[in-house]
Amino acid sequence: MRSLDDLLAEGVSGRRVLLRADLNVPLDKQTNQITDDGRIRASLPTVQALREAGARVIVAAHLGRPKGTPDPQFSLAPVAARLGELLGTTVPLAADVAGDDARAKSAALGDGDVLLLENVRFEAAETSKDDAERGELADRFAVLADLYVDDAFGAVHRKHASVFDVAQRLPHAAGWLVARELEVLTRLTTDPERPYVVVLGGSKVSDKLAVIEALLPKVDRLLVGGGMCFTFLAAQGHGVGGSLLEADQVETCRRLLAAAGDRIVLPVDVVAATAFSADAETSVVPVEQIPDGLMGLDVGPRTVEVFGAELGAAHTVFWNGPMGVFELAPFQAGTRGVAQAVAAVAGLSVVGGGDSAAAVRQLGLDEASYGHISTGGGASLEYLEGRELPGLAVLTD
Ligand SMILES: Nc1ncnc2c1ncn2[C@@H]1O[C@H](COP(=O)(O)OP(=O)(O)O)[C@@H](O)[C@H]1O
Ligand SMILES: O=C(OP(=O)(O)O)[C@H](O)COP(=O)(O)O
Repeated sequence: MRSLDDLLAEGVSGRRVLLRADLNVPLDKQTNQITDDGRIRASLPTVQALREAGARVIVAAHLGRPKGTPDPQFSLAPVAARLGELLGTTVPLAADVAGDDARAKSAALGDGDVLLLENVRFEAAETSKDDAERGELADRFAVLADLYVDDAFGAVHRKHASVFDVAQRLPHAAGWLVARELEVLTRLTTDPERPYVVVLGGSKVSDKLAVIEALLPKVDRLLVGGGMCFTFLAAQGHGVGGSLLEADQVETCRRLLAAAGDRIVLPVDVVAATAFSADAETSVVPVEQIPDGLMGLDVGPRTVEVFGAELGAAHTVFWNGPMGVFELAPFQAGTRGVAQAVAAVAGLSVVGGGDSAAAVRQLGLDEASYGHISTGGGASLEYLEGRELPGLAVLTD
């Protein structure tokens, strides 16, 4: 895989570099303010290195999951402003992804300038399963630049136009963030010290259920909390009220539980509430008794003890996905408890995922007490699973 160092050694002065970054940061729904800029900060070293070498940097990124059409709620405008602040320069935002405005603004860049394209997922072709559709968008990306650098570690598991197809059209290299992430994750895949425990939570349930099957033979324990756990609890025959549930995956979970024996550890209690709200009335209920009208929005205190005991015995830990809706105070305790237990692990502990990393920072935990905080959740998991990641495979061609 060619590295950014190789590109820099060849010289990039005056050249237009399309840099795919993962700037998918959480936003406050009311104010549209960025609540954690960790992913923007993590992208800075590569952006700065390119600027200092005189490149004209065109950054492509996604934000959230818009439906393939422009939607102001998912605009990268707040990200352009924050990136500019952190770089100490103005970062203009193209009004489109790879259209007239993107072409005009990229042509106007001077050496060391930075441009941010609008959310690549405003183009339906970005995430299309159809190679020709993605290819047409990738052609338009390729027109904007001379070189392509992928530093969007959190998105390398996506076969998307700005991650995969464009790399086939331009001389390419991996950025420094991607290189650093791979360096650490390799330590988890090459003979991890045991017991090796993986903790999974969060809300991208169907994405991550697919990973569990391949991960199970590699780990000693898989602790499942967050929105992930309810499909498993339903598979055990429990009612889950209004909790997040992938009804069509219950059978898969039943099969996984049967195959895993005691290697999958599920919550024994949850914090349930009537609404997804900071002032909703909450109660702690055993998983056997989640009332119909309530939804589970955090794991309960007994679960934190159970998970804590497993983590206390572990020598290698990977954690992805908050244990509850940590953005709201009444549902923070589970994530805090697990974050503390992961921080205390004697061996290598890695936290991965945009929201998990944000939770560590927002809950005031010391980032230095973790071996590594990865910007990618799904990407790390698929890497640990041993799957080929399209965004990396294409860089090694
Ligand atoms: N029980 C739950 N019900 C609904 N959402 C949940 C639950 N537990 C956690 N979440 C949500 O999961 C989101 C993070 O999920 P995900 O994107 O999978 O994690 P990451 O970004 O770390 O990979 C958070 O916004 C959190 O509020
Ligand atoms: O937030 C991300 O992944 P993560 O939640 O697995 O860490 C990445 O930006 C990828 O986003 P996606 O899962 O919408 O493709």
